[in-house]
Amino acid sequence: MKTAALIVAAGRGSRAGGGLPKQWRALAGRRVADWTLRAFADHPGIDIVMLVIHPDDHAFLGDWSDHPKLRIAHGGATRDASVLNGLEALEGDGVGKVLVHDVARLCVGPALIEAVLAALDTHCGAAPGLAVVDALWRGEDGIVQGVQDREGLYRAQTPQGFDFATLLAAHRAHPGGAADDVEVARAAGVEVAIVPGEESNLKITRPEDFARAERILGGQMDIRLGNGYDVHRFGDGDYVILCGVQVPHDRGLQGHSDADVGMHAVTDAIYGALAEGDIGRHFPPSDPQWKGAASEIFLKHAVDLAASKGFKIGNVDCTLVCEYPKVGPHAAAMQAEMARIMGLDPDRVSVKATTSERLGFTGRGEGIAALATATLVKP
Ligand SMILES: Nc1ccn([C@@H]2O[C@H](COP(=O)(O)OP(=O)(O)OP(=O)(O)O)[C@@H](O)[C@H]2O)c(=O)n1
Ligand SMILES: C[C@](O)(CO)[C@H](O)COP(=O)(O)O
Repeated sequence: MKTAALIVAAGRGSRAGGGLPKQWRALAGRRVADWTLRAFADHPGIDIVMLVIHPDDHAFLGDWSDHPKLRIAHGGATRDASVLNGLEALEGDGVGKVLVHDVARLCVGPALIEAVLAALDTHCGAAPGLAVVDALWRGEDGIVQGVQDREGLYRAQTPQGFDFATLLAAHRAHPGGAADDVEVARAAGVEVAIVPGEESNLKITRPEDFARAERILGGQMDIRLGNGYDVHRFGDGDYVILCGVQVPHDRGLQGHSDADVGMHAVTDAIYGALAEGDIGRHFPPSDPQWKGAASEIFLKHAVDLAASKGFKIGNVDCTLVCEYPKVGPHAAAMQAEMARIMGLDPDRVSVKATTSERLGFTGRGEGIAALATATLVKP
């Protein structure tokens, strides 16, 4: 049986203000809905993401329309009507478990998704809650009227997980007006387990919540940028090695290693992003063991060093500067080879070239220069 995430996103976000419904507003570099959808679409335990939107909001979908896991349903006038529409759109799809989640809880992470899914192995319903720690008052007109015992009280969060058929039947039987799916399920007699919630799993409700979420998401990520530059002069030979690919040429490149100027620039960009110096620091040219070495060794070392510090390579971009040899016919092979060495998808690796309009040492054909940029991300 499949596991579906049902993301309710048909609300208008009236309390959040700002004109645009809150789910389509940008926050920490992406729209609120993009953060939430990614959390579920990227999770290996989720097979289908059912996004329930307002009928007026199709234009906001963008690239998500083509995502293989994504399905779309229209919402209703209330949250529970939107959930029911999403559940009915999933009927007949072989869904065993469903996680219902507010699009406005964009800081949800994989650990919470996994905790709810794990609880569903032994329960028909499971949802995250945070025990109330503050004292509770009852108030009227700004005056405290009494206190409320906080013992046994929880703040409800999503994703709220259920056996699919059970939740669908519960929603069909419910008169409406429920705050959440736990209320709907309990009205149908379903026992719901409480999974520890997360303070960071806030729901954007009021304008000030955008800044709170931005702090949480911005603070979670360490993004680094590095650059690299290298030059090798031409000498005798009948080929050059550029970005791991042997390219026929009437000259060779001179160097202590295989003189792969492009790979050296990318390697230095990664070291630079880590503030770890350059190739010379890790592989001194004075050390004879690196004489004629394949530059793949250096690049792999930089990638492994990044991984050991918790970084993934976001992307690399390398520009080769030469009149000859012509790089264009080999660029795709270079891209593929660099991607293989770094363990990246090729669309995260760019290799391109330019001439220097016959100016300077590259223009006179005395050597090849390379520039590179790399981004590193620690999630
Ligand atoms: N008719 C509705 C109402 C709400 N929701 C969704 O239910 C979640 C929780 O609702 P809330 O935070 O109250 O969102 P809004 O209804 O958009 O906000 P407001 O009440 O301030 O207008 C949100 O993800 C919202 O998009 C929905 O899908 N359909
Ligand atoms: C489901 C919910 O997120 C649980 O806290 C919440 O009840 C939905 O939002 P609303 O602000 O109560 O409409």
